Amino acid sequence: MYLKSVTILREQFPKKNRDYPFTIPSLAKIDTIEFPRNVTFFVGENGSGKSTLLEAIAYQCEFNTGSGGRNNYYHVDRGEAAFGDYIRLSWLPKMTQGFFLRAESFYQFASHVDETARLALRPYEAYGGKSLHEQSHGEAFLALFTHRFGKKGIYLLDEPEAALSPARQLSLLAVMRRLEREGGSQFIIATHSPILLGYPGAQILSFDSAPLREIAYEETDHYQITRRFLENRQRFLTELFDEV
Ligand SMILES: Nc1ncnc2c1ncn2[C@@H]1O[C@H](COP(=O)(O)OP(=O)(O)OP(=O)(O)O)[C@@H](O)[C@H]1O
Repeated sequence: MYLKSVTILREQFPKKNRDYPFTIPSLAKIDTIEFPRNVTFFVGENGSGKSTLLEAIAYQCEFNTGSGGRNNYYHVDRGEAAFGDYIRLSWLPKMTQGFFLRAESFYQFASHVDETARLALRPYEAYGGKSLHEQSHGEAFLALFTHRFGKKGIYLLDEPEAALSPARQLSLLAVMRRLEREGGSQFIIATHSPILLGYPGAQILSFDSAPLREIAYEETDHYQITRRFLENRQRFLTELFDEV
């Protein structure tokens, strides 16, 4: 574990701070967010602020906020980190290796890898031996997790399940376990996946509270709704459609 905490630099907020990102309820009234475990999940409704904080952490890590690590220089339009200048990271020890994965701009990252491949000796070694564009979305994600992610690093993943089948989500859990055990890698993952959230011993931070707070796996909507759905799909759907 490397990143111990994030401090929100409220005194740096602009005087007129009635707009995004200063108005996000989960982040508005908290000073410090601690990361006591190797694996942390950000959960919460759409628009609750998970990506905003994750991007800001990636920005402070000097990772490419489109997707990538420290040495991936390319530009994506939606690569900004609006909250990036308003947080401070506390490390023990400082970690510069790692990767920020943003599912929605992964295509541009794959193109960037192809661009730099022309100059490299074994260009796709870190991506399973072939261009990410020549792999399916899910295959490309898993190739990245398996080959590019090293034993020591901090991995910031924004909805990695976007491209992964349930079986591949289990594969990601296995990769995380291996990296955590072998070298103590740290993961901070924004997710809606009840499978990923089941990682044993993880810290789960709910962005549905103001300020955000730690909750148990069984408290998450992801667990409760999925469980109710699977236990009695017919009744669940009848009740849902009755409300329409
Ligand atoms: N560039 C932006 N300009 C203005 N508002 C924004 C911007 N990006 C996000 N927001 C708003 O800030 C809030 C938090 O967005 P954010 O993307 O952090 O949510 P999220 O929890 O990651 O959501 P999701 O689960 O849908 O990915 C939302 O209300 C969103 O509309």
